[in-house]
Amino acid sequence: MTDENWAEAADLQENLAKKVDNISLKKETDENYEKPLSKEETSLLKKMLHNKLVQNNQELQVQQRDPTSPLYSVKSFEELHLKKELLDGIFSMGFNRPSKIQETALPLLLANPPENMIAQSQSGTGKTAAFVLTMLSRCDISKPYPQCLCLSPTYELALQTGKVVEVMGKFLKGLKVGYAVRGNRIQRNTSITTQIVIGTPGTMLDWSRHRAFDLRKIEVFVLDEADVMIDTQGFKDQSIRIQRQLTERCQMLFFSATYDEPVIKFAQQIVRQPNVIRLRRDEETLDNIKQYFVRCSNMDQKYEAITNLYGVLSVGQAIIFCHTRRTASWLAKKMCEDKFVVALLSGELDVSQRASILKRFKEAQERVLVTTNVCSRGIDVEQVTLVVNFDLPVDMHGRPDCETYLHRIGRTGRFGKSGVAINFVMNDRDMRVLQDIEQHFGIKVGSLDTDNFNEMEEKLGDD
Ligand SMILES: Nc1ncnc2c1ncn2[C@@H]1O[C@H](COP(=O)(O)OP(=O)(O)OP(=O)(O)O)[C@@H](O)[C@H]1O
Repeated sequence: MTDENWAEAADLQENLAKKVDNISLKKETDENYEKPLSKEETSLLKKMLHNKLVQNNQELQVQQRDPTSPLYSVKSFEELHLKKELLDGIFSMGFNRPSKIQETALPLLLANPPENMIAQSQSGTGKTAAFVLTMLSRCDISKPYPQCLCLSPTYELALQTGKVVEVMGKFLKGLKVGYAVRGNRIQRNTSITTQIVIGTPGTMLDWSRHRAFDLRKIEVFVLDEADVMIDTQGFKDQSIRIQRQLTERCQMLFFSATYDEPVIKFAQQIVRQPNVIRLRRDEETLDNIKQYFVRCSNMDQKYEAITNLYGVLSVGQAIIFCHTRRTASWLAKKMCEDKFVVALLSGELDVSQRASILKRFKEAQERVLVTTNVCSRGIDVEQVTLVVNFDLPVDMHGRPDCETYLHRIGRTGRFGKSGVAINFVMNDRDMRVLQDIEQHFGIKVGSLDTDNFNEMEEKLGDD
């Protein structure tokens, strides 16, 4: 963009900001405050977000020139020797330069003969594009059968990744993507004709058992969120059962933002001669996500803190994580009764309901999503500026779950944007969990008083 364009965008943004301020002022003085936004308001909000993104784009260019940033790269996409159709796809998505993981992984992933990889990179740094570009580069569109498989831990993430494949590959004539996810059962003797299949392990295994495709013809096998896929009972059996039937020729790619030691050791046992890209522990957290904790003595105080935070949220969206479905539905119900506009997404809903709730949230029709760990990994909504751990992430034994913490807070601060993560601490046990998390990542999480609006504005506002 030229300087003139930037100036024009800045003016536009300022005008829209004024208009949005007017809307919120009107709403605050109106007795119907907290009614869902009208169509006109939603469209204005979207435009605002668009303009905020234009501004972010300028900041992004600065970050991509900073060698200490995970978004830094010396190379351009043109230098990565991608097919022209794929370059067109990437540029049509608004990507200008690769991130560090894309720049490091892609030359290795696209080399011949194909090599295996176990890769780690911070949340929101573009791992999806790295493995999607590998799948798109390796499949032969003229062949009407699956050649690339990608396994994801949740239905939502499988759909999201499939969408990236469709958009990034839209200039590859004849490309088709199949979704092996709950609800997409197939009949015996059905042959899948898509070159790429994305799915969750159970349904993918089901499809392969029905001989819907031939695992021996798979050229690229991707395990997204690989650590949880090989460390969670159920997922582990299913993923490994699929992986074992692949040929020696098949390229294997494991990607995640987190791997603890035993998991990476196990991954290295099952992937033959992998290239390993790892982060140091102190590199795993992102500087662009500010982290705080709020002391609450009971559930009522937690609720009050949420309502105070809701008021401070300006443009942007929030995700609130609860430990159980029960707490999530209690919280969403209570907020709705108090006329807050929130959406609830938890595992008990059927998959079509889940898909439509997430779609609405991605379209900014709701600004707050109350959920459980089902949305902790991979979900990419760039406007999310706030993540709240209503309950801190702990495993089934009540021990701190540091990996889940990192994935949850990584729902904000996507690709260099700024974000805030707030942790509710209700008792000494919670405090110990938070201290363990701080120690694990070598970070300091500061306190925040949600009754003090000035402090909140100061700490949570834009820099
Ligand atoms: N080179 C790029 N330039 C600009 N934006 C990019 C680039 N690569 C990826 N993005 C965008 O960054 C966002 C985050 O990317 P992505 O979802 O792949 O991150 P991730 O590393 O897989 O995160 P997570 O660990 O949470 O799964 C997406 O909205 C994506 O479109």
